[in-house]
Amino acid sequence: MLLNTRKPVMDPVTHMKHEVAKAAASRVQSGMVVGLGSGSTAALMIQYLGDRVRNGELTNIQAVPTSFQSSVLANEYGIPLTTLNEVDRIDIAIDGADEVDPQRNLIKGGGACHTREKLVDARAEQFIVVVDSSKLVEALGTTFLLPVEVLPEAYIQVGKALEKLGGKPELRMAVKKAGPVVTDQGNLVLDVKFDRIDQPAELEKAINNIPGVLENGLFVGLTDLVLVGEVDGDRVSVREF
Ligand SMILES: O=C(CO)[C@H](O)[C@H](O)COP(=O)(O)O
Repeated sequence: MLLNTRKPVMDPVTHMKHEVAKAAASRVQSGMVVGLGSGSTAALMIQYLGDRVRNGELTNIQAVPTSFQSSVLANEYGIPLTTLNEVDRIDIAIDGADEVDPQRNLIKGGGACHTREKLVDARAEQFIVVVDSSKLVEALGTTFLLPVEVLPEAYIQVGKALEKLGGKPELRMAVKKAGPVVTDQGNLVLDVKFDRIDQPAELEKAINNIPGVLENGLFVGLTDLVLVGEVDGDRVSVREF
């Protein structure tokens, strides 16, 4: 019998995620307080950060997780954790995104973690976004629904208020569990279709003004740097913008 000794080939999107995750993790320095994002790209970044902690290259870092997922991964990879209330600063936060516009505004919350992500990312001295090139859009809302975290008892009335703002909300349903997605904070998520969001700063405020809304996934004016993975033939590179 012949053995298949070929290495599995990584698909291009996964390859791009690895490269941006590695590039972002390399920007963390010893002594820093680091915000750990959520999602598949942030998960890879946490893994690369853990490698640097384990091999002694990074010492004395502390990490603030943005979700149950990122705290579990940090524990698994030996990254010391702290909390928002215990730190006097966050030096750097590294997080993924679902859409990035040319002004580096974002839609986040594909993993329903945007409430804590915004707390951490907004507080960081430097906020770095890690994405593959499929996330770049000309205008927000054109490829992804806008996630809005809501109190369970308010989801119907918040939905009606979102319709008045021109959105079409749908309750996010769980996979492998009956019923809706429940966030780390015990709330629900409405995914809202806006065909195109031309004024994200105004919409971000208007949505957060609706009683019963915890936070929405528009991240406006927070990003300092985007690391984008790009494919050219069989090469993957990382571009900064
Ligand atoms: O906002 C997020 C979670 O709430 C994620 O950062 C976003 O959904 C991107 O995830 P991925 O890197 O898996 O594409």
